Parts: sequence; C-alpha cells; structure tokens
Amino acid sequence: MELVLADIEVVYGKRRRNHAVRGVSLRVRRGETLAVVGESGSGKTTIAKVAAGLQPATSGTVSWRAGDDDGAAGPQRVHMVFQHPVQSLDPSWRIRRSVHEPLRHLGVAGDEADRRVHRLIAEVGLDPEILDRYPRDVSGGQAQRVAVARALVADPQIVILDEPTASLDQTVRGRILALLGDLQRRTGVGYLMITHDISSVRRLATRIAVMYRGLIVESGPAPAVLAAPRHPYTQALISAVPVADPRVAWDGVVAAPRTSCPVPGPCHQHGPGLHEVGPDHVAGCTKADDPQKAATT
Ligand SMILES: Nc1ncnc2c1ncn2[C@@H]1O[C@H](COP(=O)(O)OP(=O)(O)OP(=O)(O)O)[C@@H](O)[C@H]1O
Repeated sequence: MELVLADIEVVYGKRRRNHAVRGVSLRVRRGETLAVVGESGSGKTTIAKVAAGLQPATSGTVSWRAGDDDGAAGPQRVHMVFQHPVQSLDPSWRIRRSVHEPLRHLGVAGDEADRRVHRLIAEVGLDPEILDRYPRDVSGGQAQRVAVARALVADPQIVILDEPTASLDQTVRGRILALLGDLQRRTGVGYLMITHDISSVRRLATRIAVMYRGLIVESGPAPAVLAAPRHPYTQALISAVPVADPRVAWDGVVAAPRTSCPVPGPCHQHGPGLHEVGPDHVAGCTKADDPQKAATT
C-alpha cells in the first residue's frame, strides 16, 4: 500500500487569498515513516488533513496504490492521531466505545472486536480498566495511547500522525515514540508524521520532507537530511538552535537530541513495547525476559 499525494494545492478563504499548500507531492509506503517538518503555518497540518480526506485539495490528487501484500486497500484503512489527545476523543463516549468505533466501520463486532480492543490496549501499555472511563478521567499521555490504540485497532495500512507528542511531557513523549516504532516493526504500518520535534524525527523517520511557505523545500532519506541539512529551517531544527516557532522555542530551550533505547524486546522498566529514550534510561534498561539483569536494576 502506498499513499500518493500529487501536486496538491490548497487555497483557503472565500477570496482565495491564503495559498497554504503549493504543488506538494509526496508518498508514504507501508513500513516506513515520512516525517513532514517545517515552521508554524508552513502547511503541514493542511497536508495531513488532505491525506486523511478531511480537507479537500483545491487541485491535485490523493491516491492509493495497492502492493502485493495488500488485502482490501483504501482510504478506509487510514487513521489519524491528532495533537490534542483528550480533545480528539468524544467526551461523551467511554474509552471502550472510541476504540471500538473503527472496528464497527469495518463490520467487526462481538468477541472478535473485544479481543482486538483488549490486545491493542495491552500493546499500548494500558490497563483494560481504562476502557470504562471517560476522556476527562485519563491523563494526556494515557489519552494519546488510547488514540494510538484506536488508530491501529483496525489494522490500518497508513496512520497519519499530526504532532502526536506535542502536548506530552518528555517522558511520555519517549514512550509514545517507542510504542509507535515498535508497532511499525511488528505490523508494517506506514506513518505520515507531522512534527516540530527533532527527537520524533530521529526516532521514527525513514524519509524527511521539509515544508516552507506551502512548498516542500528539501526532502530525502532521513540519514542524509539529518547528516547534511540544506535548508535553514532544517539546519536550525537539527542543530537544536531555537527557531521561529513558538511551540519549539517557547522558552528559548530546545531539547537536546536523545538517544534510542537499545533493548530490542520488551523493556524491563516499561513493559511491552514501551521503550524510554535518553541516556539516563539507557544505562539501566534491560530486557524484561532477562531476570538476572532485571534483578540488578
Ligand atoms: N481552515 C482554514 N482557513 C483559512 N486558513 C487556514 C485554515 N487552516 C489553516 N489555514 C492557514 O493555512 C496556512 C497553513 O496552515 P497549517 O495549519 O497547515 O500549517 P502548519 O504548518 O500545520 O502550522 P502549525 O505547525 O502551526 O500547526 C496558515 O497560514 C494557516 O493560517
């Protein structure tokens, strides 16, 4: 499965004054992460919405190309994780109903639906007890894990992540990124990830596209772009110099690059699929199924 955006233009407003996206083309394949970065107002969220079918393009096309291993491919197998996790859940629904909803659309019900919902809730590291709560009764980090569970419960081919960690503190951010990476390795899901966060890019991106004033001004494989960024925004983002984006440099402090946890399987400290990042954690991180090492931590 491949999501292909070709020559997308989006002009907002009755008088069509705000040309938010100008001829953007990109593709996202299963098993990879395309990170779309760029300063505030450069058109990233607009692109995400166009890709998800939530915003019509003024011109250009969004298409789906099925691969050899695809079953019923199509936009119904795309899900989106928004930047405000609590707000993205219906406040009048218990968590259970929100996570079941994508399955209902697929016609999956009964025991099979319950089984899948419980499996995903466990995979995102939550206690099934949370299913009976309302969004107002869960933390931001828990709500974002619920949003990830909901996005993945129906086995989507592609998930669109719009600033999936923006509203989370550093610790929870690391867990969500580790979870997304782990789920991708196990299920082959592809991510179109919109972000300002360099640690998200380092952790997940296979390729990077840099937007500036509605255009893609730089793109390529993540290692190449990270090693030799050409555009000033990319250079600023990667060198962790404060950039003209209030959410990145609100207090003039930009997080230092963090390293990935090297443990490949379940982590002793954080359970299945939840790998904290950062040098502080890496030192004491052991595999959950290694009791000797685990006992020393
Ligand atoms: N519904 C809308 N109506 C009119 N203009 C809009 C609308 N949505 C976005 N815009 C404008 O389109 C441009 C691109 O916005 P968009 O939200 O896509 O940028 P962004 O890169 O995601 O920004 P941010 O990082 O701040 O979320 C901005 O100038 C924004 O003000």
